[in-house]
Amino acid sequence: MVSLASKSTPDPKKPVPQMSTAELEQIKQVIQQWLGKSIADMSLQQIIQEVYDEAMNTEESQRAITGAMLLLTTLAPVVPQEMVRPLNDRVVGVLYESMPRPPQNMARRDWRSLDGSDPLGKSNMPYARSVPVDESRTHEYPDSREVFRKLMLRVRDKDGKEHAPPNPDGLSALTFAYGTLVIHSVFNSDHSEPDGKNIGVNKSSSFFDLSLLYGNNEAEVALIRHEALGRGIIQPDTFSDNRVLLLPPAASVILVLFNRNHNYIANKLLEENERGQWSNPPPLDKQARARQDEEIFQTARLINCLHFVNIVITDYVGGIMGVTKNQGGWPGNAEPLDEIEMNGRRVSRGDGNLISIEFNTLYRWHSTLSKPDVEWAEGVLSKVLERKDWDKLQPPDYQRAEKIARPDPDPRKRTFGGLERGEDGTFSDNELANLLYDAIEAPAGFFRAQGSPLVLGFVDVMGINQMRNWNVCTLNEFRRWLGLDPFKDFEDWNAYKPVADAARELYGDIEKLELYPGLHAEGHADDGYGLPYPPLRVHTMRNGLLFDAIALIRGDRFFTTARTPENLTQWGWNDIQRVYPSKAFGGHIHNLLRRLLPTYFPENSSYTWFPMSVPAFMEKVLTQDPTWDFTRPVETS
Ligand code: HEM
Repeated sequence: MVSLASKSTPDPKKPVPQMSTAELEQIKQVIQQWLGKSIADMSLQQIIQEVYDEAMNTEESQRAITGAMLLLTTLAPVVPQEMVRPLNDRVVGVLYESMPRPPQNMARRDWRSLDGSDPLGKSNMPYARSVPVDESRTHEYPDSREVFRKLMLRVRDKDGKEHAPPNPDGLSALTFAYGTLVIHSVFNSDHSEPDGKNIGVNKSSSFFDLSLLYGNNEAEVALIRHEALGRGIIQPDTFSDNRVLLLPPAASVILVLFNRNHNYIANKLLEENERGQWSNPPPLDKQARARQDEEIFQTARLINCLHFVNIVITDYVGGIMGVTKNQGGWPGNAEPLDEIEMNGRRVSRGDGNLISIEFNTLYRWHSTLSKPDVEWAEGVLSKVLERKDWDKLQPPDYQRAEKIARPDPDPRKRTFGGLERGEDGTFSDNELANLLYDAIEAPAGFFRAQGSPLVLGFVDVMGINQMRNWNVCTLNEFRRWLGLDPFKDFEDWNAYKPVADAARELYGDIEKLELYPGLHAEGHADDGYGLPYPPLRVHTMRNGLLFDAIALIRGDRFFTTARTPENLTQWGWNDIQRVYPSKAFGGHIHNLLRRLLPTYFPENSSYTWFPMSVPAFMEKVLTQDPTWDFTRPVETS
C-alpha cells in the first residue's frame, strides 16, 4: 500500500487515506491520457501542478471540469490546500456559466404576462424545458411497461428476492431520505386535472426554500405558524407537505429536526435582539405583535434554508459523488455561493432558477432505495390497497392509494413511522433518534440499470408516460446539451450485454433511446475518468446533477447576493458558517444533530459526523483514530 499523504504536508484533521499501488497507477494513467503527454518522469507534486495549470487555463469547459475534478476527487488528500479553492471555483464557475440562466424556455406555450412580472421560479408555474426538441418529429415508443421491465426492474436472486447489493460508496439510506426532501422541495407535479390540462405545472417553487416544512403559499404556511405568540415560531414538530408521509419515515424525522431548528433560531433571534427592535415578552398591541412575529419568522426561515443548503452542498452532494470515503475533495472547501472570479471577470449569481422537465426525469432515483425502504413502501401500499400484485398496479391505483391514505388536514395532528405525539404535540426524542439510526445503518442502493424496485414500477411507468406527453428530449439530445459526446451505440451506453441488447430490441437506434430509461439504466463503465471508484459512477447523471445543483443554489438570490449579515443578523450569519477542515470533512449535518438531539448523537460517534454513510463502512475509513465509535449510540445524559 502507498500512503499518498506522506508525500505532502499532512492536514492533522484529515485522516490519511490508503491507496493501493495499482489504484495509484490507474489514476496516473488517466491523468496521462487527460494531459496528452507522458508523466513518467514527473514527481507527484509536478503532476498535480501540471493538471492544475491545465484545468485552470484550458478553454474547453468539459475538459476544465474533468481536470479539476480529477484532482479534487481522486488526489484530494495530497492536493495543496491553496489549490483547492481555485479548483472548486473553476468547477462552479464553468458549470454555472455553461447553463442558460435562468432557463429560457417553458415546457409548454409561453406568453408575455400582461403586468410584465417574471414567473420564473415561482410555484404553480409550468416547468422549464432545458433541451429544445423538434416538435414535428414522430415517435414510435415501445410499451412503457416493457421498457421498465427490461431495463429498470430490480433483478431477482435465485431465492426470488430482489437483488439489492449495498451502495459501493458506503452511503446509507439517510442520504436518499435527505434526497427525497431535496427533490420534493422543487418538484410537485400537478395531476389535479385528469384530462392532463395542467400537466407541466409545478406546484413548488424552483428553490430550496424548505417548502416541505413551511408550505407553498400563504394558506399552507398559516397552518404551520404560531403567529399569535409574536415570537416567529412554528407549531411543534409539524411540517406542511403531506407527500412526505408516504415516504420512509427518516425523511419526516429530518423535517421535524428542521422544524425544531427553526424554533431554536427564532428563540435565539429574539434573545439576541441585535437591533433592539423586538420586545420580550412580545408587544400586546396586535399590529406590533404581528410585525414582530413576521420579522422573526422570515429571518429564521432564511437561516434555516441556509442550513438545508449547507447540508446539500457538503454531506449530500459529497456523499453522492462518492468522496466521503476519500476524505475530502469536492465539496471540501467548495464555496459555490460566494463571489468567483474567472478569466478576469465575476461569475454572476442570484439570477433566479426554473426547474425543468429534464431534471424531473433525472432525479427519479428509485434504484437508490435500501432494502428496508422497499419493504416499508410495500407495507404501506399493501395496507392501503389490500393487495400485493405490484406488477399489475395502474396509475388509478396510485390515485386511490393517495385518497385512502389522505392525512389529517391539520398538520399538527399528523404522525408517521408509527409515532404518537405527546400532550405538548411533540414526538419522543428517543423514537426520532431510533428512526434515524435505522436509516443510518441501512445500506442504500445505487444508480444502476435493473435496480428499481417492482413496488415502484408503476410510478416509473407513469413517469415514462408523463415524459412522453411532455415531449422530453432523448438521452443523446440531453448529452449534447450538456456538452458531452453522444453515445455511439447501445454498448457505449451500457456495456452490460443483456441491458444493451434489450434496449436495442426496444429502440433499434441509440438516437431514439428515451431520456428516462436512458438515464436510469446507463452503465458504469464509461464514467468519464476510467477510475476504480468514479464519483457517482454514472456519467450523464453525474454531469447533469452538477449542472443542475449549481444552477439551483447559485441562482438563488437568498443564498448568494442577499445572504448578508443585514438580512440574517450577525448571530444568524455566524450560525450558517461552514467549518473546514473539520472532523466531518466539511460536512454540516452534525450541527443539527448535535444541536437538536445532543444526547443521542455523541461527540465520538460516526453516527453524528457521517450519518450519510453506514457506520460499518466508515469503520474501514476512519482507521487512524481509535476513539471513533461505530456502534449504535446509547442515550447519554
Ligand atoms: C420508498 C420511497 C419512495 C416512494 C414510495 C416514492 C414514490 C413516488 C411516487 C408515488 C411518485 C409519483 C408522484 C407524483 O407524480 O404525483 C414519485 C415521483 C418521484 N420520485 Fe419517488 N418515491 C420514493 C423515493 C424516491 C427517491 C429516493 C427519489 C430521489 C431522491 C425520488 C424521486 C422522485 C421524483 C423526482 C419524482 C417526480 C416528482 C414530481 O414530478 O412531482 N423518489 N415517487
